[in-house]
Amino acid sequence: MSQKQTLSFQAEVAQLLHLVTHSLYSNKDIFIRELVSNASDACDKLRFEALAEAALYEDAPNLEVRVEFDKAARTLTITDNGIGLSEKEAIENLGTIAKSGTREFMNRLSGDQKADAQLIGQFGVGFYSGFIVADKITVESRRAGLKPEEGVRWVSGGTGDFEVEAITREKRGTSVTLHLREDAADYLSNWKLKSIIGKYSDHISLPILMRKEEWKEGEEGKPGEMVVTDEWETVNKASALWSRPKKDITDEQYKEFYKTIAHDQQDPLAWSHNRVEGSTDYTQLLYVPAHAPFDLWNRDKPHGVKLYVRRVFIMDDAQALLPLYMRFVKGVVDSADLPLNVSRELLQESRDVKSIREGNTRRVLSMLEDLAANKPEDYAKFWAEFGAVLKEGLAEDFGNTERLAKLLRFASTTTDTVSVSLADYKARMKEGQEAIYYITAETAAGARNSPQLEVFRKKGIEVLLMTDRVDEWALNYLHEFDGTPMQSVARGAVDLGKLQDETEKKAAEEAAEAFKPLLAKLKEALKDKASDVRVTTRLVDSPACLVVSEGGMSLQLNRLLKQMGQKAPEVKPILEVNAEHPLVKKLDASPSFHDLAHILFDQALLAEGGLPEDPAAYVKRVNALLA
Ligand SMILES: Nc1ncnc2c1ncn2[C@@H]1O[C@H](COP(=O)(O)OP(=O)(O)OP(=O)(O)O)[C@@H](O)[C@H]1O
Repeated sequence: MSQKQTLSFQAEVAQLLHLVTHSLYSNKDIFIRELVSNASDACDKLRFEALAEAALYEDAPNLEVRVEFDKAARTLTITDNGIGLSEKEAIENLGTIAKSGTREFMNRLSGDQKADAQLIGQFGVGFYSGFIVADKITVESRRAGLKPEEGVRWVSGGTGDFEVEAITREKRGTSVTLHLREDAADYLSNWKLKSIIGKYSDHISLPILMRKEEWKEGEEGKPGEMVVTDEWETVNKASALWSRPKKDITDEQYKEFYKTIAHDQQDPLAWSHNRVEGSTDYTQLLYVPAHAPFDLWNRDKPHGVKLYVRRVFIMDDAQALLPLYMRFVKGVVDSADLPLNVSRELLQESRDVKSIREGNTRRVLSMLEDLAANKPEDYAKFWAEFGAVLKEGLAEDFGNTERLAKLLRFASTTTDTVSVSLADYKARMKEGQEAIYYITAETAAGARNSPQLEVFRKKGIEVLLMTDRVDEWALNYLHEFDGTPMQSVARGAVDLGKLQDETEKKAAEEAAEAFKPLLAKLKEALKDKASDVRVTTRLVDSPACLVVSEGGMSLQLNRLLKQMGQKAPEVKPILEVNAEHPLVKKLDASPSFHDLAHILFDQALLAEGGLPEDPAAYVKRVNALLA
């Protein structure tokens, strides 16, 4: 037998434990949901491994969870006969957090208990939630397939370290014993536990057993009381929620199920539960959460939609079951047709899976359409949390471009909120307006105050303001909406088409002609910076602005790529000058022509969100003029 060892928790676990014990009091009951859900996962894993190796069942093929307590010892024990843990697994799984992005998540914690408690809800505390009510936890386990002497006992007080030692354990599976704090003694009640399990774990497909209680009359005049017997009874419905008919499931039950699978404390915004029959038969239960998880931006390992085959849990692989841009969706898919031994590779190729994935995608889109049409406030919440992710769909899912385009929401020059749909915009278009105009910038203020908007403002034309990082990239894939082209105002020459009257057009042409010699001089002076210099009508108050050619890469995207350390081509923008501006008018005759030309260019770059290539030279030039 190996010696007892004392080991330290990984730093992140210690931090998490501190937080759990200090800020999750208000929602104590959740530890039952977390521990029962772990027990149920362990049984799911055993069932899955046993598909290939039936001997793992040993002599106990009926998977179950038992909950019991000992009033005198003040302990509560949750036992499962699932896959169990080896000593190594106990050390690894109960001493570290394997989730990717954990460190970044921990860095976001502020020390403010209330705010952190909210955040921790998004992270999911799992096993460690036991420490909300316990000042010591003992885990005894034996992994299925190992010998009885290869059991393990893990004990911790939930502070810096834990102990592990080898034990002999006849029964396969895991017992988690909580040594309850004094103020958590109210959990030592059959009635209380049953009602919590009913609320949190009714939908778990395994039976959860507790000891039966019976009324015993008091003897010799003493009052009667409930006493615990040796008999066990099943206290949950023990049928998988998604396999029940919709009409038998209450909203409350749907919400609780969501909280268990998503490890979220908040209710979801929407859900959809369907039995799909067609080329392949399956049940889908999909949820749209109300807030983004901490790892939403991690595109490597999306999870959240669990795949079952005829109630047997197979894997948590959202990627096969939904496109990446729907990685915020949580839920369950239960297929009637896939083979039980389906592998990850097979999943990627299976026609059934492809058809499930398409069905899920359509279902999520309809859920969102429904939310947008019938619960605009909830849709606004959804959009604020996940809008930027959904936009990735424009670049990834060409089959659904039209439906996605209708779901987009933007800020615009006429509203402060991110609430304008492309259909709203179209309905407000001016007579003679032929395009949906938009501008991309790094910040809302940068977009709103861009010189490029001046002529649009003057003419009262709405422009959509796009400030999500993904906009530049995603919008490349959206060329039109409902027959109207999308047009970036920072790209190509402005052609307001019918919105410009004849006199304006004529004045512009004349100015271009009259400015020809000046333009040539500017072009020469700025030949290293600008690919062209031309007169524009898009400016009203500003002397100059930068644009890129139609089809060229925008300056903002170019900067973004460079920030991300990616290769980006050198783009030379076009400098457009405002012939009506006093600065431009006196430029030609100025003795400081060269410096002014560079200032004009660098200021246009600043206004657009960029930085002069040589900031010191810029400052020097401006100072020379100010002096
Ligand atoms: N009853 C159990 N039987 C077997 N293994 C368990 C059991 N409880 C926990 N574990 C192991 O410990 C790991 C950590 O559990 P924990 O609840 O902290 O996180 P998780 O379940 O992986 O993540 P999350 O709770 O966010 O889904 C699990 O992944 C599992 O490997």
